[in-house]
Amino acid sequence: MIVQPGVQPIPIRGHAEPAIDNVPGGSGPVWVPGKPEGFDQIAPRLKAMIRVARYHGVELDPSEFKAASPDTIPNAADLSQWAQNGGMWSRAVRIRWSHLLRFENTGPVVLLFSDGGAGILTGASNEQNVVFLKSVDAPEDAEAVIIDELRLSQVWSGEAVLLRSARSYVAADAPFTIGWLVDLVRLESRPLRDIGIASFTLSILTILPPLIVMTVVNKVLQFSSMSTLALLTAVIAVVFIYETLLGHARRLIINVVGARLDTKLNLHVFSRLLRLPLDYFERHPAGETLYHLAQVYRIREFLTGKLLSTFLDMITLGVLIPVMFYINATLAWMVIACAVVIMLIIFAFLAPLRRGYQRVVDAETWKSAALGETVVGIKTVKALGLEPQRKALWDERVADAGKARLAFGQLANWPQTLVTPIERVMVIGTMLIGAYLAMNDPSGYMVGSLFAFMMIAQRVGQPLVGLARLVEDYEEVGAAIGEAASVLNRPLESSSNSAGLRPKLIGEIRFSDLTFSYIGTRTPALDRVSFDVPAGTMFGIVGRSGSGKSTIARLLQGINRDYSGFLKLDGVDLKEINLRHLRQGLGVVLQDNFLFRGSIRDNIIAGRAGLTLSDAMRAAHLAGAAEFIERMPNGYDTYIEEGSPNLSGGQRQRLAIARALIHNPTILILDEATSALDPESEAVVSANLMRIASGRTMIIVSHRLASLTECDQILVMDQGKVIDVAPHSVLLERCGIYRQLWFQQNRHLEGRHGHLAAVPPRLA
Ligand SMILES: Nc1ncnc2c1ncn2[C@@H]1O[C@H](COP(=O)(O)OP(=O)(O)OP(=O)(O)O)[C@@H](O)[C@H]1O
Repeated sequence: MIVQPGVQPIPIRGHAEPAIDNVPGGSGPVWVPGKPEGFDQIAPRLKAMIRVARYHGVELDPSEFKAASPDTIPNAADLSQWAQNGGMWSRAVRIRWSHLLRFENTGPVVLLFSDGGAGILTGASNEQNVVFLKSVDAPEDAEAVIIDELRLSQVWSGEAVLLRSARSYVAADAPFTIGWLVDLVRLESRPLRDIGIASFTLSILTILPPLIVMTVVNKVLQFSSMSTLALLTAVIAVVFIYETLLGHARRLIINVVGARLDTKLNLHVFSRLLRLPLDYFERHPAGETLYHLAQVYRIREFLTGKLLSTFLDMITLGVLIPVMFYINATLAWMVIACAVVIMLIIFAFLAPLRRGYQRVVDAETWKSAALGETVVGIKTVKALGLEPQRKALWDERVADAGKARLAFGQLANWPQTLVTPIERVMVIGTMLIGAYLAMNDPSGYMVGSLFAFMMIAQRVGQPLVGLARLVEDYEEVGAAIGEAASVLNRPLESSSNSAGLRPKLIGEIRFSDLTFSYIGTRTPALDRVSFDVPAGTMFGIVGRSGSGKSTIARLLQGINRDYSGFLKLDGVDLKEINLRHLRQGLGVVLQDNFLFRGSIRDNIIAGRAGLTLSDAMRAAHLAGAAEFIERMPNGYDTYIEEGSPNLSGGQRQRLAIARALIHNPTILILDEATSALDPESEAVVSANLMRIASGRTMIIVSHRLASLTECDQILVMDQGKVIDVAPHSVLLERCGIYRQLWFQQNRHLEGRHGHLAAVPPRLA
């Protein structure tokens, strides 16, 4: 932002007064996240945050603002937390004027005014003792106002929120690779540096005991010097204390770094998982996904375990190898030669081990998929008595995995077998040769050196072998990264917070000449489909099984966006609309809805910000769920288990409708929502449909025509094509398929003489 002194003053207050009512968690009217809202309706403090975040290239979503405190005005801590949740670095601070003057070129800062408003500090001039401030409502290209200390103190209490794109923020969209992981580790540079310093110091300290032993043998024993012995004892005691403390500190820091990496990986993995398109989950069994993701934790273990300790060992090697050469170069060369042979053996086995490990991974993935499928489909397994078949499948998968592991283990045993004698030669062999050299050493100092060398060689041998093994481990971890990446590096739904338009949704839908095929299918699921749904109407979709009804609902939700033709919402191309914004404006009830573990109230609110029990009650009432919830012993606090076994199908469905309604969606899609209900439950839901429909566009997909007769328009689909669009009575007259379906479903209504009873069952 360019600041130009000498500009016309403009008001610096955000229009706090009228907008505060809209603050989430505020005392004003309930703030409805899903409700289309324009920038104008957002509280000024949120606006200021959004504008500053935008400056840093991040789009903060106002519906994600959560007021942890009961304040009516968003406070600094909540605002800062909001920005952090949005992936930014942010701090809520209380600062003085003198500090403000330091923000000369640091990028904009949000200043919180005492009246609940906010301003954007765009710069400062130390020389002139002024700051430059912009109103939150000022146009993007407006110039800032020059403000002095006195004027600012009239509105500003000293609170500010600092924001910048997080340095410690690893790109959420970057592919999951070893490079990404290295970046993640590099962010911990400070603790890693501390670990490095501690390790270096420890390595230096480890030189001392061998040197002391050398001195004891060469000097103390040969010349019986008591004073030297006493001195050496004191030095050794001090060294041991240091070593113990440093070792403790090093382990502490490693632990902290490990926990931090773990947390970051967990957060990253889950957020990417949530952004995978539905397609992915439809095509991959849950067990497979879970198994692949579990590999992430092996990667973390490798990073903070083997990799880190090898890195630290390298420091030790860097210190100890020169000392080894200083004590005895011949023996040192022997140690190095052994280490090289060990490395060569390990390298020779790398390629076959990699292939073997891949077979293990494949077999384990299949095994996991079988397990997951059985757990998810356990009701069907039990109902159809499929236990023996599932068991047979499991046996087969376990046997495959066992065989693959066995083959891998046997192969991996070979390098181990070949390396072991060389490791021994490295330690014992050098000792024997050292002893031979000592016997032939006329100076007599060789004995002490040999002792010292042996002590050092033991410390050097392990890391050298470990270094070679690291390559072997890396192979395994490389495979693990590949597995995790096979899930995490799929193309994500383009729902990144920043992408797409956020138009105010009214509910007018237009399909024009839209053709769509699912991946891997030849015939299009929708074939040149065109129809209009005016805002605020009730629109039914019928058709035979597989005719494309649910596909229309999916496209409306933005689940699939690779169609040709146009799908417009209120005149805006759906592909251009920010996915999250779109889904906040939609309510969807499916045939089978998943209720999460938690109370009924939690299930209806579903974690949406700013909603309370009274909102949940209102939604439940509208969905016809209130009466059964109130009859339950704990009412809205009744606990629902995962999958809601303690509710009937009808009750579950009504809860799902309440959940879809609570955020007051502009468009409500009921995709076969009442199809599986018993007539009584269906009647309850149907009786409420008119009330539910008021003020919003309703799309009701159903193969039961009786539940659609009240619709303003009914779309008849067949084999992906639009057959007709008209109200029920017109369709009955002119649409053959519709009439045929109607007759099939309402045979029981036919009169004694074969005439169809004229009046269809009414909804409300
Ligand atoms: N995820 C998918 N992957 C591939 N093909 C699909 C997928 N979902 C649906 N299809 C195919 O697309 C066509 C339309 O399916 P859609 O589910 O929209 O029909 P429908 O009218 O809702 O059927 P039903 O009443 O049985 O639910 C069908 O031929 C179906 O096999």
